[in-house]
Amino acid sequence: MVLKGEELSFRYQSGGRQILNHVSLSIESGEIVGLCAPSGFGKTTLCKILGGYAEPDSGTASLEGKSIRSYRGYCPVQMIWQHPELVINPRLKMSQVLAEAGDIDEHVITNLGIETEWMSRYPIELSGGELQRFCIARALGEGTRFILADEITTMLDLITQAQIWNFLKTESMERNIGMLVVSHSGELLDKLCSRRIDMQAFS
Ligand SMILES: Nc1ncnc2c1ncn2[C@@H]1O[C@H](COP(=O)(O)OP(=O)(O)OP(=O)(O)O)[C@@H](O)[C@H]1O
Repeated sequence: MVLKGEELSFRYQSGGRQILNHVSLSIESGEIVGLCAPSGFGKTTLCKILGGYAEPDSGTASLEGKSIRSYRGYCPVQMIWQHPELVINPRLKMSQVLAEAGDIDEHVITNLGIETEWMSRYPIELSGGELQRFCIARALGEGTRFILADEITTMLDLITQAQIWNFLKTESMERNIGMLVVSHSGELLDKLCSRRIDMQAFS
């Protein structure tokens, strides 16, 4: 499978500058690709378009030729956001947050270090790092084919970061999941990715 952005252009409606200008990229199944650029360059914006959360002004984001925004139900392209507290319903207990994503395999929960006791808590009763593990878990439903990981481990200590990336790398290999990894850490991208896209090359 190929996740493709073709000739993507985008400017936020509130005005300001052109964020993306005829940007094209593609990621194959099983590939782990780094995405880097200075702050404010449009990395999150590009992920939002590839994940179907935002519509480009022109150009297309597609999976195997099918527009990402035309998917209904579980989307095979899952985004994991930088700030987990902003994307989890505060009124749901963590067990319900996970249930929303359908069946999540038990090994995913175990390998992410999610403790059984956390399941009965509300999001406000967990740390940012603990919440992020749930966000990663719920992005790994059975139907996931691509992951867009937008600076997902910045709130975690180095040992936990290493555990999570080792797990995601193994999961990507075993399930042939393609990943776009956004990070300011060149070291992390070097370790994890087979290639890197620098958005500065698009400008
Ligand atoms: N909803 C919005 N409305 C208007 N402008 C926005 C909106 N979201 C982001 N921007 C602007 O778009 C630009 C690109 O933002 P984006 O979050 O994509 O950058 P980024 O490369 O991911 O940055 P960072 O590395 O700091 O996370 C920034 O200048 C930002 O201020």
